[in-house]
Amino acid sequence: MKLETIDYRASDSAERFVASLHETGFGVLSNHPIQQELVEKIYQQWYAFFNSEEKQQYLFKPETQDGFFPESISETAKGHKVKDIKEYYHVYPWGRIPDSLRDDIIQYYQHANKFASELLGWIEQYSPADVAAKYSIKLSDMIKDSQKTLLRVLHYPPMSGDEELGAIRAAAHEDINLITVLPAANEPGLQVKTKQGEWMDVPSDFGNIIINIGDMLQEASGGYFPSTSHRVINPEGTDKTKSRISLPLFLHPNPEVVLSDRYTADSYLMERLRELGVI
Ligand SMILES: O=C(O)CCC(=O)C(=O)O
Ligand SMILES: [Fe+2]
Repeated sequence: MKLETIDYRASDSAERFVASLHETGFGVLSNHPIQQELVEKIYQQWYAFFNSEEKQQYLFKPETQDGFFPESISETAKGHKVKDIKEYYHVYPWGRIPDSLRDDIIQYYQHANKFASELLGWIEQYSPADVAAKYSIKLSDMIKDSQKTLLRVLHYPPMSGDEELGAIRAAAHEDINLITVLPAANEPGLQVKTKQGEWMDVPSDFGNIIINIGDMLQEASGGYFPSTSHRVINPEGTDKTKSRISLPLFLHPNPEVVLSDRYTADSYLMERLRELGVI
């Protein structure tokens, strides 16, 4: 399996991008319209936030799931026993956001949502007819004005040396949502599992944007688009002292959207969150 970086501006970018999603569950784009300066500014601002005590004032609310999730309660991926080595903040436009961080992160949320709509248009356009026939409505309409779409700001702290045995930054998992839009992080570590079961580095040149299929699009496409396992491995050598910041946007359909004969977006999400023990 190979993951090629596709130039967004190339004449055949849409077709090649969708082929990559079908074959690997991942697509990597360069020269895309997401402003890299904004992404870098957000990385810097939120790095400072995670290094401050202010974050403690924004502890997440279990009912609404917005706010700061400390390392001590960090996620345990499905099928794993050890917690991930990360802390994160869940940004929803309707949720709590520190005033000084609000404008930039909301601007990013809106841009990335618009970009995701365009990419869902590409996916729809290049889905084979029998697959496209399964979509209950246009893919881009599934996420339109959705209050469920989640922007997660992740901070993987430097390695302290006393991490729990077997713990890694993000254990192998699949995303639950429709698609995920992820600017390359400031440090490497993201890997995707190939069909042969080997781990492969995702080309994460700073400035690239990475898109991956989530379980909901796998369900809605009858498996044509695979929701591929991925993980974030621990740094080695001098990189151990470095933090890693990343910014995945999880595109979630409106709750009533029909995904398949079996599920709406809401029933699917509830089933998965119950499995994870989050609700
Ligand atoms: O940090 C990354 O690069 C990926 C994070 C991720 O896969 C997730 O939060 O679902
Ligand atoms: Fe993920």
